[in-house]
Amino acid sequence: MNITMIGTGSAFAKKYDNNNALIEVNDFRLLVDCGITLPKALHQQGISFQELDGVLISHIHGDHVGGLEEYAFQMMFKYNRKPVLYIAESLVEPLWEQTLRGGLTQGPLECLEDFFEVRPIKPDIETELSPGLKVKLIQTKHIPNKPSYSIIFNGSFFYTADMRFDPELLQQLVDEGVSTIYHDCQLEAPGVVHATLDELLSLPDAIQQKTWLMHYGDAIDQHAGRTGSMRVVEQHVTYKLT
Ligand SMILES: Nc1ccn([C@@H]2O[C@@H]3COP(=O)(O)O[C@H]3[C@H]2O)c(=O)n1
Ligand SMILES: [Zn+2]
Ligand SMILES: [Zn+2]
Repeated sequence: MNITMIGTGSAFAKKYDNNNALIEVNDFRLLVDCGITLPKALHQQGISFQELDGVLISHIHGDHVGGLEEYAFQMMFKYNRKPVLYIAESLVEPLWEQTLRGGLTQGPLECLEDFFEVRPIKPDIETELSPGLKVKLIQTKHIPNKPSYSIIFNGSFFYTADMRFDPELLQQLVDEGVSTIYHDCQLEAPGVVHATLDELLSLPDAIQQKTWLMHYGDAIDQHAGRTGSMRVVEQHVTYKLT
């Protein structure tokens, strides 16, 4: 499985694009989140929407779903095909009612299913998206009373998307076989809705060695050499995960 971050930036970063990923297994290409900057960033990577096999959404903040309107419209009017949307069951209605409805509705086109091939996912159950690519969504702590999901790929790769510091969960996942963690990282305290770098630096070294930082602010360079045993994911670089 290969992963390329189309962006590694926080919601407010300007040097880095929104923290969205491209996962490739065999010939299957899955976008993980589709934020405000994604359409341009994907284009700059030389990839068009029609080359994707689907998108998986973690939660409905703009840096994770703000590019979906363009994705839907391009697929409808340029490529004449509905994109596949993998999304936790609990997010289907809010994604439409609270985010996409205003821009996409026109004439007889009036529901999410008119624009996407919607594949609702049950959390906590491993679901095969394609041969060699299984995902398990787990609801994690981000914004109070708003569902947000982190993703375990193939039982071994944990991608937080956005979540607050939860060292017990990380330890449990490592005990269960997770060998690589991509974790969102807020450089300055207080984190409030994300883990801060200082919090992540308090993790046991064995977990830090498995952890890569993403979703960071523009000042990440100033923290070079100060991330303990954790490494920093670079956007546009393809990493091979086993
Ligand atoms: N209670 C909140 C809610 C949001 N935010 C900021 O807004 C951003 C929305 O995208 P995000 O990537 O979840 O990061 C959030 C915080 O920076 C925040 O700082 N505090
Ligand atoms: Zn975010
Ligand atoms: Zn968020």
